[in-house]
Amino acid sequence: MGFVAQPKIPVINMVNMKQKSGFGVSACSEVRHALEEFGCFLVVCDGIMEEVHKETFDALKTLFDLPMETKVKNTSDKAYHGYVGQIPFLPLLESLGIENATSVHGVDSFTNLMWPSGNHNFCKTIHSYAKLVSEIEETVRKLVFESYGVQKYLESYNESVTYLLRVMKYRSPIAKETKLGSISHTDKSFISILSQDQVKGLEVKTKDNIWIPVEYPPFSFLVMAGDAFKAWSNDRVHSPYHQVVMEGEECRYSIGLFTYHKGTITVAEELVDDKHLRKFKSFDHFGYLDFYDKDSLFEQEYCHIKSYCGV
Ligand SMILES: O=C(O)CCC(=O)C(=O)O
Ligand SMILES: [Fe+2]
Repeated sequence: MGFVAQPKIPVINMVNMKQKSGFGVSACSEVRHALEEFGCFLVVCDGIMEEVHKETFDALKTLFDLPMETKVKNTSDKAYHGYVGQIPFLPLLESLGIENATSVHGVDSFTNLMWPSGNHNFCKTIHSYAKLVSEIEETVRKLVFESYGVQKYLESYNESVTYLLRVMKYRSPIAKETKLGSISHTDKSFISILSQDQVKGLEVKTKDNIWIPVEYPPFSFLVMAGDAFKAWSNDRVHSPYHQVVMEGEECRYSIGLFTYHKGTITVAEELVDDKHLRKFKSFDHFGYLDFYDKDSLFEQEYCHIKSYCGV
């Protein structure tokens, strides 16, 4: 009888990514391979993140402690950009969205809505976090675009990118309640960068349909490809299903920095050829988010991006 090794999410060091070459293996191909095979990887950062990470999760706790009538003021004209909570089939989840989180103005407007008399510390902490994490996003995206030989699209990417910071709290289940903190889904973003405090719960599904728990090394982030990245790459990059399952008695806090693009995303021409026929038409990114919102959310593990803009 043999043992089948449990697949593991690749771990990549940020220092190697910045230098573009690890020990023998080029960081470009390491990152690209992880995104094509797993749709995600863990990135380990240096000590600078330690303090920011701790302060950010402390700040989140004060945010979720605000009264419900304050939190529901977090609204948006875009789906999944505002307060989400009290969903009957997902009773454990509560979440808020901070739009344009890499700009001081974006975080300021959110802070003033939650604390009309101001909360400088919250604003400063969340903005620093968003800026630091957006640097990871920038590095990853550069490496992947370079690996595909399509650096020329980086500029138009930068012009249309927007950053949404979503913060999540999952309480522990009581009695016979569901343990599911978040249903199995793929992200609708281009790139998502997730992190958590010490309580686990996130699981990612491999291409072979095996659920693997995400074991974050200290001060690491999970970089994940969303459906928009999958479509742009003409189905090379994988956007994995993932879910949150709550065990134990502690609340779980997590944060995601999600990139969305204003306007149309077009499949990179260079990634379409005789061997890789075009699989997706050009599509409006926020249009896709609306489509998903109106499409059947309850139909699990159904490829929304294919039904929105598949060829
Ligand atoms: O809480 C997490 O770790 C994951 C959240 C998530 O998947 C999402 O917000 O899309
Ligand atoms: Fe997600």
